[in-house]
Amino acid sequence: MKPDTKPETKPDTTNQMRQAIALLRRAALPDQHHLGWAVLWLAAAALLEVLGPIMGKALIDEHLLPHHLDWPRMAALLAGVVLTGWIASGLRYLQLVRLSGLAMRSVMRLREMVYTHVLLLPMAFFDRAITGQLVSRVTNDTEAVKSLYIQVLFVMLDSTIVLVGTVCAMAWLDWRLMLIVLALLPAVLLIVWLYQRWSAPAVTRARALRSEINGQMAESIGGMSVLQASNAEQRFGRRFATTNQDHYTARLSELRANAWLLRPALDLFNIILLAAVIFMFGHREMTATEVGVLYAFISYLARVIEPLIQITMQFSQLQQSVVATARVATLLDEGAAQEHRASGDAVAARATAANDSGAPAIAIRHLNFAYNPGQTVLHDLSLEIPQGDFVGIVGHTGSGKSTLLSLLLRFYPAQHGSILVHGMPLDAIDNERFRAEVGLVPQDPFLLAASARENIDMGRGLSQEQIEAAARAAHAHDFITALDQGYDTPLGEGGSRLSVGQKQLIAIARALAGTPRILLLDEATSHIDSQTEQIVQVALDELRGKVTVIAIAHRLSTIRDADRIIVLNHGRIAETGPHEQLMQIDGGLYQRLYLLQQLAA
Ligand SMILES: Nc1ncnc2c1ncn2[C@@H]1O[C@H](COP(=O)(O)OP(=O)(O)OP(=O)(O)O)[C@@H](O)[C@H]1O
Repeated sequence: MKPDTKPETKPDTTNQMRQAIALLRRAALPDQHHLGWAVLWLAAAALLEVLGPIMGKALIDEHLLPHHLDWPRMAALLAGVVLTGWIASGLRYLQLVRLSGLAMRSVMRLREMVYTHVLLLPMAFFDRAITGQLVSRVTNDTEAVKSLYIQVLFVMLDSTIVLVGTVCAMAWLDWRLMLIVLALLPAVLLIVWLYQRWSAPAVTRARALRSEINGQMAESIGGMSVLQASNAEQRFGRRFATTNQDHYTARLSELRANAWLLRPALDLFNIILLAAVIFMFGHREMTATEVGVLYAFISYLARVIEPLIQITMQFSQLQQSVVATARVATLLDEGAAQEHRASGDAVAARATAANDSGAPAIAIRHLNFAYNPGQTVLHDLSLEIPQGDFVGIVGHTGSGKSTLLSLLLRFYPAQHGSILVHGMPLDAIDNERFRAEVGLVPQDPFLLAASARENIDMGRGLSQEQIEAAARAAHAHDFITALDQGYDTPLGEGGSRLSVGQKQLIAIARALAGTPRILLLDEATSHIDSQTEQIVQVALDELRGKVTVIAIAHRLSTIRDADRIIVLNHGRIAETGPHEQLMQIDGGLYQRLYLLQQLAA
């Protein structure tokens, strides 16, 4: 999905409509039977509505004009005129309730679909996506789908049924008059077409700008400290005001199209129709029986005009909803990350066999990678990491350390070359097994606004013993138990109740709780003080020989004791070996980095 930074993008309305309808059908599938019943009852309501004027005509023509006062029949006809309208309204209301329920359930399904889909999207997608806009997709756009259901399924359906029923009744009463009414209908289509042409770009633009507003809001809140510290409030305020103003202008032109074209044109059309019918009657020799027909026709005119007004008035909302639904559909079409669904058991068996045969934990062969074509970040990388080793990766900023880690984590597919984990090609391992084998401690520990327990568990359903064991291994147990509710203490948004070091220890506990055989640390000690770093160091030392640890580190003291240190330089391995060996290379990259850090300390 392209980030919506260009609200001006010209919409492909037909395609959007197709996408929207397909999505509506998909989300409403389990409620199909409700749809069938609603159509049936709406047809019954339309039939009743059409019957009313026919009974009125009978009352006038057969009783009132000829003074044929058959009271019981007259009372029955009068009751029919009143009751048919009343029952039709009741039936319609019940169908509205039924379809609203269907709409809400469909929106619920759709939200779940979108959310679970987003969770599976490849990392490359998030490089381009804007958080606020994605959130808007899951909340606002799916909500807009609800109005699409109500409009399409209720107003449109109901109005169409009433329209068809009324036209049939008119034809039965006087087909020539009906033809005159029908002949004027293309004028309505013209009005709707003009309206659409005028308002569609404004509708699309308004929607995109609303998404942009959400995006700016989320971005500003997320980076509030930086924003305030750089005195950027006014600049951001102005940027927001411009977007907001654009949104207002877009909404205004949409409203103008409605107020200046749609409504006046339809009202005029109503008057023309009435005039045409009265004119036709005026030119005829009015017989007694035709008074009833005139009454019925005038009653039916309202029933032709009203559904048409309803249908056309819904177009603005309909367009918005179609655009929103199409955007949700586009997001759902976005390719999910490559599914790795090889049979878990088979892979486990092979992995265990490889393990027994002493295959390296990680073997990388001739790996090349570029985020963007032509800008290679990793060049022909080859290395082997034996099981249980502790390997440090160092290098200057932008040398490709995090990229290498991302490839090991399968966030991006390797473009050339191969990566083997315990002897298995990376993409042949099923997801569940892979995530269990490989743990990650990221640079910025991401904590949920939940308890310490939930943050370590991360929905894996681990037992208290497993959670505690992981916390102990990460040296986090002591400070967690010192919290007022121990493992059940809510940690606040982003773990705001903890220090950065403590958050890092929770992140390590979380990674260890999965008992991974490979642990990846992405500058996990960069934000913590020396004391906490020592605790992490001890925790890592305890894993030695049991877990293969690959740690990216800017602070070289963290990886000084590593079995091997890999020095990256512009995406290539420049040096490799243990600390002492690398320090022997006079003028070597590692030696210079180390000495610089010693000086700085
Ligand atoms: N998502 C991305 N899209 C495009 N280019 C990227 C992306 N992530 C990183 N790069 C580029 O790839 C190169 C290597 O970046 P990487 O983050 O791997 O470096 P690093 O060694 O981890 O740096 P640091 O120590 O600063 O974290 C850089 O030139 C960076 O601009």
